[in-house]
Amino acid sequence: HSNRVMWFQDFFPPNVCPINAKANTFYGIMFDAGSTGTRIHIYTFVQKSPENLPELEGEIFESVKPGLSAYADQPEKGAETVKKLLDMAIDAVPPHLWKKTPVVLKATAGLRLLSEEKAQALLSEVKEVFEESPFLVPEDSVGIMDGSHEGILAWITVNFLTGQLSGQNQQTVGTLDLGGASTQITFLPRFEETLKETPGDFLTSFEMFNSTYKLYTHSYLGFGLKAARLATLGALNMEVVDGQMFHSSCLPRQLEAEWHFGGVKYRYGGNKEGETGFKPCYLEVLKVVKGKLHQPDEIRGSSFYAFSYYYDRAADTNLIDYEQGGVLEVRDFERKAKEVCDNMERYNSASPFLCMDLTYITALLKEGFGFRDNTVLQLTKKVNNIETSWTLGATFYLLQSLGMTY
Ligand SMILES: O=c1[nH]cnc2c1ncn2[C@@H]1O[C@H](COP(=O)(O)OP(=O)(O)O)[C@@H](O)[C@H]1O
Ligand SMILES: [Ca+2]
Repeated sequence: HSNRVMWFQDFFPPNVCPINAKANTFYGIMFDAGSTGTRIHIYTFVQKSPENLPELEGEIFESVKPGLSAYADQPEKGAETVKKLLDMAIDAVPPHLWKKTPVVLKATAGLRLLSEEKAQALLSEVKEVFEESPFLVPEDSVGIMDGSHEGILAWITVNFLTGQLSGQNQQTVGTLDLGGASTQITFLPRFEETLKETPGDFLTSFEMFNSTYKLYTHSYLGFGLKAARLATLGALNMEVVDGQMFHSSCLPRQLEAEWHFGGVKYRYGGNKEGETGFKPCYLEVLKVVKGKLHQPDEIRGSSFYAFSYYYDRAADTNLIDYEQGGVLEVRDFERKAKEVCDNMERYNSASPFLCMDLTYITALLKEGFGFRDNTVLQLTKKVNNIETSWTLGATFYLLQSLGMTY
């Protein structure tokens, strides 16, 4: 926060100090360079009194599609999309605070899947955009985030926003994030058994707000929703021959279309003669997840917060309200998958992948992580008007590392 000495502050208790409210407002800018889009989060904090932690006051959020990885061969153009978003911060942050406002961009699975060379080219163009801006550019301000950090930081965000990281009686909640290219599961194990049964690289200890937490977390690269579509089609990590067609029983029978992902063009379509519908689709999708993920026993009965594509697909099919979110059980995804897959003609106005997506989500939850049919999922996009994203957790760490508290 501001270190300016105010000669008059000794005359007033901090909370009635006349210009305090304004003087102790500060900002943090965090970019999420995801595989399907780039997002800017501009957080506002207010330090109401010197002895208390600053409070999160609000967030400005904007996003663009596609993500940086779509510009793998035009890095300047990719950086241009970042610059457009950064211009919003110029308007949002008062000029006298620009120099004290840190700006950081962390990329996730989209860039992890690119070649080192192409990823670095994109990142260094972005770094240039930052250097040319009036904001504070810390060391390591542009980079690819570690998958385990993605899960931990999202967990911190959700548990902070729901009030679980302050006060007594902490009842933390686990988090499920389903991105385009990767997916994360994170929770605080309650049983010694879980710690014993878990591979060491799935456990991370860290300190936050004066407590130590040992979390279970893992990021599965290639298990995001869009990567899973390719895997189901049998097209993931394949040398795609031009004009080659991929078929699936999860797609409308008559469908023939093209799809661009990660800079590659794919042709795909339904099973014109063979089977379509939930049953054959589930078997197809099962091959993608079965036996590929670690299944901690402990999670079977506990409830989880789920966001990103879990939220989007639940909202697309009216399982939850698009603005409010809602509470579901795992079996609700399965019920909806059956409904959509066995009536694909009726759903053909929506995405042709709706059946495949819902079936994948069902299989990922049940056969991948090992959740029960009645495991409760709390679908949330925002808590107190703040996006549930790893970016808030990352901003806490950033401010802490810069000595701006937290
Ligand atoms: O801050 C956010 N607000 C709302 N949705 C978000 C936010 N961040 C990510 N998402 C969601 O994340 C999903 C896309 O994942 P992303 O592009 O981040 O892939 P990745 O995590 O595999 O890199 C979409 O469902 C999108 O709605
Ligand atoms: Ca993401």
